[in-house]
Amino acid sequence: MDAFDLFRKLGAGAKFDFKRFGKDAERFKVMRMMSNISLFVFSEAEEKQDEEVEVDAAAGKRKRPDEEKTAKKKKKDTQAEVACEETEGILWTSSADRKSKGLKEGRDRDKTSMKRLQHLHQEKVNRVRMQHRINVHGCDVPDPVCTFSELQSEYDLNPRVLQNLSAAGLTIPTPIQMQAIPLMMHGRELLACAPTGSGKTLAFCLPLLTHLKQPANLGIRALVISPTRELASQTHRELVRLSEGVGFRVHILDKASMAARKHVPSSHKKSDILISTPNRLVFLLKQDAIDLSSVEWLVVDESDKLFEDGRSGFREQLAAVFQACSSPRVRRALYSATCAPDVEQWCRLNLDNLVSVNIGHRNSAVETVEQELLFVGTENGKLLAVRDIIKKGFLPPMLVFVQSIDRARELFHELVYEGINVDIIHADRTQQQRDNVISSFRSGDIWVLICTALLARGIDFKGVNLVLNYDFPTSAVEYIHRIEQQCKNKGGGGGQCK
Ligand SMILES: Nc1ncnc2c1ncn2[C@@H]1O[C@H](COP(=O)(O)OP(=O)(O)OP(=O)(O)O)[C@@H](O)[C@H]1O
Repeated sequence: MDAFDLFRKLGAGAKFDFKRFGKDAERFKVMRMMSNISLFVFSEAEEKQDEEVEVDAAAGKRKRPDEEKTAKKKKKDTQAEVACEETEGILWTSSADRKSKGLKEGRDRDKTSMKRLQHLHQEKVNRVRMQHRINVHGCDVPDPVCTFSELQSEYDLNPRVLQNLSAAGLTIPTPIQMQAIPLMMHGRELLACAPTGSGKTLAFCLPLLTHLKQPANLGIRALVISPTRELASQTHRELVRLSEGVGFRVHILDKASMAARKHVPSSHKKSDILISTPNRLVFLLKQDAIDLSSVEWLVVDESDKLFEDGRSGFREQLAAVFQACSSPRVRRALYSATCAPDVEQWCRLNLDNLVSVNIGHRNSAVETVEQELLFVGTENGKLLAVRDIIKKGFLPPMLVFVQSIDRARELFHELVYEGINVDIIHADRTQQQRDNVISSFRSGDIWVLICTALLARGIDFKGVNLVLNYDFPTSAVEYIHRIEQQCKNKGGGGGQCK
């Protein structure tokens, strides 16, 4: 083995910079070994290219500069490949080759670390969703947010709205807010199901306020449909509270406002956000007294209620509203406490690139509600059990649910002599009476409120301590709606008389 062989063996795999160490390469005969190959390939490619240029020139055409560039790049790549090919001996590389190989390796390394980072990030997002029991279906779903301040940095939430949020004592988003807010901020159409009291109202109010940016005389740009007047006024209150100091015109369609608008139909131009029940809105639509063509966000709250069996009127009304929101830019979001299959199916058929978000198990009550079943034997036993609860002492306010208006009246007459402040609310009472009862219940003047299913949805009675199902609800879903009146208090319990 001569010195050269020894050098080749020892230097196997090493890269040799010919440009810098050309003389040494000559001395060790590296050049001879590699240059044959590389120079041959190089010169052949070069020759070929020169020929091509000549032919083109002869034909009176000149290659375009970008074609030339591509050809040159190809040539370089071929050169680099050959030069970097691994042999038994020393590798010959020029500094340009090393540079291009280094770049390629760098790009590969970047890609791998990028993939790893993406993987880690996805794991983190999945962990957050699992921890908060957020189930999402759909593609390209944005990450959940964990704080309200993220909304300001990532989605440009108005600082004043953020200030209003913290003034209201709201600092950490609830699970539905964590996922539904970023989705709406990205303009995604959405079906969101989360238990009553889980903060759905805020989950659509914040994106609406962010999307509208500032007040503008462009007509109604956001529309919220609520199944009951009570729920509509609750949403109205929330929006007014959140947008304080920003100047949005948030209006509700009630009797008074409708009467006022009869004389000034153009007043709708001065609304940014409108909240209404479907009835009232359709009434105005039929009279051509309202224009919804500028609506950019349409939110349907308690959508399952609007799609309920036997309520086909609501479906027709909703269809009319959907049609009236004719802007191509309109986005729709449906919120609900329970997941009704027909709502889901409707959304899949009618919404664009739908994402559905479910919090917790479908159609189950939130875990913060303590539930108890009382066996009372007979019908009379129910009344005895209620009297017993009252005698033992309970922490008001208490909601008592019954099957019908007659049953509500009967129970009211039984309890009115127990020395407690009791009242009833049902569909036969006038709107004025209902409003008075609700505000007295909210203020604590009424301790026990007997009601039919009318109120089982959507009304936010802060601080209800006990929900008594005097009569069985007609379905599991209705039961959930009833007891969740109480879970808004995040504690206490729900009783059931059997
Ligand atoms: N992030 C939050 N942190 C603390 N409290 C919150 C938060 N979001 C909402 N709340 C409060 O929780 C209560 C219930 O919220 P909300 O009425 O929006 O629930 P919901 O899911 O819309 O119920 P419903 O099914 O009746 O519409 C309200 O008093 C609201 O102020």
